Order: sequence, then structure tokens, then C-alpha cells
Amino acid sequence: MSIQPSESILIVDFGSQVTQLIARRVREAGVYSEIAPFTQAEAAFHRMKPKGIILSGSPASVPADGSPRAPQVLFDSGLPILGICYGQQVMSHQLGGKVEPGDSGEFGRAFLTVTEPCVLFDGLWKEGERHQVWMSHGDKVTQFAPGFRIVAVSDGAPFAVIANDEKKYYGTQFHPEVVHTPDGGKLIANFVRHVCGCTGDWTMAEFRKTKIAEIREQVGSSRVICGLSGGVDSAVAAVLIHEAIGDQLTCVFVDHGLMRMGEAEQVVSLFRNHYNIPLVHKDVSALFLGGLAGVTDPEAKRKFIGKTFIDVFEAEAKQVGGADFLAQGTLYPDVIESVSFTGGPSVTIKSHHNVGGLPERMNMKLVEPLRELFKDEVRALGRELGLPEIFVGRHPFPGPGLAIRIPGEVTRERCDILRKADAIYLEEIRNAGLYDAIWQAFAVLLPVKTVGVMGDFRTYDSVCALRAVTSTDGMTADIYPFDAGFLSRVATRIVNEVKGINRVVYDYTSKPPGTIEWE
Ligand SMILES: Nc1ncnc2c1ncn2[C@@H]1O[C@H](COP(=O)(O)OP(=O)(O)OP(=O)(O)O)[C@@H](O)[C@H]1O
Ligand SMILES: O=c1[nH]c(=O)c2[nH+]cn([C@@H]3O[C@H](COP(=O)(O)O)[C@@H](O)[C@H]3O)c2[nH]1
Ligand SMILES: NC(=O)CC[C@H](N)C(=O)O
Ligand SMILES: [Mg+2]
Repeated sequence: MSIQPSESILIVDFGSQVTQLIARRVREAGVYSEIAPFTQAEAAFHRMKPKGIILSGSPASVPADGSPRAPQVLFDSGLPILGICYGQQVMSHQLGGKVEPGDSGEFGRAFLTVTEPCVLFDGLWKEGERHQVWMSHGDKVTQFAPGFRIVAVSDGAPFAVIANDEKKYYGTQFHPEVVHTPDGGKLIANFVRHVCGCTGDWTMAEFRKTKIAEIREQVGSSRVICGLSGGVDSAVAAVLIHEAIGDQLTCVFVDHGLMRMGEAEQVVSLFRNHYNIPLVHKDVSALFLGGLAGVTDPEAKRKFIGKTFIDVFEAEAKQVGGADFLAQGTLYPDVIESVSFTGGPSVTIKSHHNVGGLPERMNMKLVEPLRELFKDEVRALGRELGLPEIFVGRHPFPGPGLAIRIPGEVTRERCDILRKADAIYLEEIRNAGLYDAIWQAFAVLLPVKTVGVMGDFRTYDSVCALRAVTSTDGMTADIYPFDAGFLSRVATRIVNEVKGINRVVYDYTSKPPGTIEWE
């Protein structure tokens, strides 16, 4: 039996990079939702018995041969449907309208004009008003299906919003789920509440209850090992799983020698002081650093680290008398960048060690209760579970640790150099009271040597880059605009105090086009 909340929305995924944001907006409207790839939407529909359906965007093109379609059963169900971008196009096509490739697309910010009242605009938009939305399309609907009317237009899309009130079908050419459509969350809430009639009683407390029941159902009476890093995701996962299965759980902290200064001791004592959950501290730095010798390619590093993590977990599973399950604090951004969530056509950016870096053959099954969440939602769940701020407010730290902050070969010596520089940088950030204003900050040790002069001597040492970003979910990020005084104070301290570094630079690249980590 799976856990079924009283009301839910089915999101049909056609492979858009932002499908998860639809789920997120639905959750923000207080309603449970599940994403199903279009190939599995029919089964999900029968299982979930949703109150409404949302069709996502897609990189595919409706007029192209073989492009995906929504299962007919969804249209036969009599349920309300909201089609977003490709979703609008495919719905129009399947109901008898027409979609054509446009001469020019609309990408990024656009403005629409409201032409008629519509339930989606309740309490929000009125006729004649212009509103900012975010578009990303080349194709467009050129003839809508019978029963529809146009309720908003934009320059590039005469069918910016269409409505069939009798059937409760709605379509937007723009993406209401992204933050660049400022009223988008409210539009989705109007669909979910006013059109589908959901009451909106879904909360983090509900999520907690559902996940606990799911974990119990999945795990049964087996033992579970949980990879605990000290980061917020695994701390939340561990506490949640412990609430579900109590002493069937053992946490394992893998000390791979790639942690920051003093971090291993800190994590272990912090966790042991706060929780009565068995925690094994595994010092395997020789194994990791030995295996990384001579490896310079970023993906090769990630794959080696992902596999070695699993080797360590599997060995530990035997130690606790045989654990069938491995729990990890995997989040949605780890998933979308590593592999396509639905097996659809989104692209691999980097193999996060806990997803794309996993070996192909694994003996243990995964328990990943946070897999659909974004970082800020995990923090909210952590607070719901009563985790202390010291866990909840921590900056993220990637599983592969310093290995992906040392482009080129990773050696113990270079890790030591980087640890010192990173500690100074973070100490200065804390002293300046900036830690909580920054989403993530760290130093990177570059494989580049430059010439300097210190005390009248020539130096020839490495360059250190500093990175600090603001973000809400790690999917996009902006640089933190330190003042020049702060940066020069940090640079001076690093060059003076860390042997091996004679130059410091600041990374001014947002994500995209950069990523947060350098590898
Ligand atoms: N050193 C480690 N020992 C054991 N497990 C780890 C370690 N590093 C990462 N993991 C596992 O990999 C998962 C993903 O790592 P990730 O860094 O994304 O999450 P986190 O460390 O829990 O939180 P944060 O993102 O805030 O650092 C973790 O949730 C944890 O299960
Ligand atoms: O656990 C992790 N395993 C990984 O392999 C990994 N790679 C990146 N990150 C973290 O993810 C967020 C986004 O990072 P990127 O912009 O570099 O992809 C940032 O917070 C990164 O620190 C990782 N976390
Ligand atoms: N974002 C989308 O869903 C785009 C749909 C389709 N690929 C187009 O270009 O119009
Ligand atoms: Mg981490």
C-alpha cells in the first residue's frame, strides 16, 4: 500500500529542466503532487486519483515526428488540466487545434496583456493590464481547439493564455513555475485551489508523516546505513529515517581526507552530542587519496569518489550485520544535473557523487526521502523536525569535498594548503557577520603558479580563487558582492599565512553560465 494524501495533483513531465519547480509551486499552494514521466503518466493517474493534472514544458516540438503526447485517458477523465508551454501546445494539438514552428521564438522576459477575465487570474490580474512573464519557446499554437477562448496575448504568442471553462482546461505559453514570472506561483495556486478545488492542507508536517510511512513501507525490518556528512541534507535524512525506523539505522561518516579544517572531528562530536543515533566514523583517507593519485579529469574524480563511497558503505553494511539499504540525503539539484529525472532528454552537467557518480552495480538499495526537494525546503523540513540551527543553517559542502576544488591532481599536500586558505576565508566571513547572507563560500586551489615578491625574495607559488554565491536552491546562483576592503583583507591574510599560495583572485561568474563548484 502506498501513502495517498487526500488530494493531489499529477504533473506529467515531458522533459523540461524546470518541471520540479511546478511541483514546488503546487506544494507552496499546500497541495501534494507527484511528477510522472509522460510514459508512466497513465499508471500514475490510476494510482494517485488526482484532483487535477498539469502538463509540463519540453525540449521537444509538437509538430516534429515522434514527439511526446499526453495519454488520452487524462483528457477522458473529466479532470481539470493546465498545460504549460509544450503542455499547452500538446493539449491544443491533441484536442483538435494547431501548433506550428514560429519564425522567431520568445526567450526570457516578455509581457502579456490580459484580454478577458479568467479564473486563473482571480485576485491577481484584470482586463487591459500588462504583466511580466517568462517565455522559452520557438513553436506556438496557431489555432486553438474547440471550446477554448483567448484570455491573454503577448507579442510572440497570440495565445499567451487560453481557457476552456466548461472542461476546466487552461493553457499558458509562458512558464508560471519560474521565479521570473513574478505572479506565477499565484496563478498555479489559483489553478490548484479554485479550478481543481483542492483545500490546500498539505504542509511540511504532512510531508514528514508521508515520508515516514513510505520509509517504513520500503525498508520493512531491514537494517539501513545512512551516509552522514554533517551537511544539512544528510542530517535531515538521518533524523527523519531514525524517526521512522529507530535503531534499524546506523549512520556512517566517511572521512575521506577531503574535508575542511577540523571538520571531521566537529561533525562527529556535534552529531553525537545532539542525537542518540549510532554513528561510525570511518577514516579512509588513504584509500581515497591513493586512488585519486594521478587523476586530473573532473568526471573521473567524481566517478572514482562515487564508487569508493559505495565500497566503504558496503563494507560497513557487513559490519552492522548486513544492511540492505543505503540512505543518502540526495536532493533534486543533485539529480537533475547528474541524470535526467525521468529518463527524458535533459542533459548531464556533472555527475554528483551520490547520483551520477554511483557505480552501475550496487548491492544495496537506495533510500532517498529528500530526492524531490530543493535545499530551502530541506531546511524547512529540518526545522519541522527540530534540528538545531547549527545543522540547518550550514553552507552546503559537496560530497567529493576538496577534490573538486583542486583542479588537476589532488594530493595530501595540496589539500593541506587549500584547507588553510579556506579556513581563513570562512573565519573572515563569519567575523564580518556575512555567513548567513551567503549561500555557499569556499576557496579553490588552482593548478597555476605565478611569480610574486615577498620580503624582497621572488616567490613562485599557486593561485587561490575565492568563490561566494547567493542562491535559494543551488540551481541558479549569483556572486556575492563583497566590498573591496573585505576581499583585500582576506587576500593579504591568505598570502601571508599560507605557504604555497602567493596570489588570490575572486570568481565573478554567476550560475549559469558557470556552476558553483569549479569541477
Ligand atoms: N563524507 C561523507 N560521509 C558519508 N556520507 C556522505 C559524505 N558526504 C556526502 N555524503 C552523502 O552524500 C549525500 C549528498 O551529499 P551533499 O553534500 O549533497 O549533502 P549533505 O552533505 O548532506 O548536505 P550539504 O549539501 O548541505 O552539504 C549526503 O546527503 C550523504 O548522504
Ligand atoms: O553532494 C554533492 N555531491 C557532488 O558531487 C556535488 N557537486 C556539486 N555539489 C554541490 O551542489 C551545488 C550545486 O553545485 P554546482 O553548481 O557546482 O553543480 C553546490 O552546493 C555544490 O557544492 C555537490 N554536492
Ligand atoms: N519550453 C517549452 O516547453 C518549449 C516547447 C517547444 N519546444 C517550443 O519551442 O515551443
Ligand atoms: Mg555535503
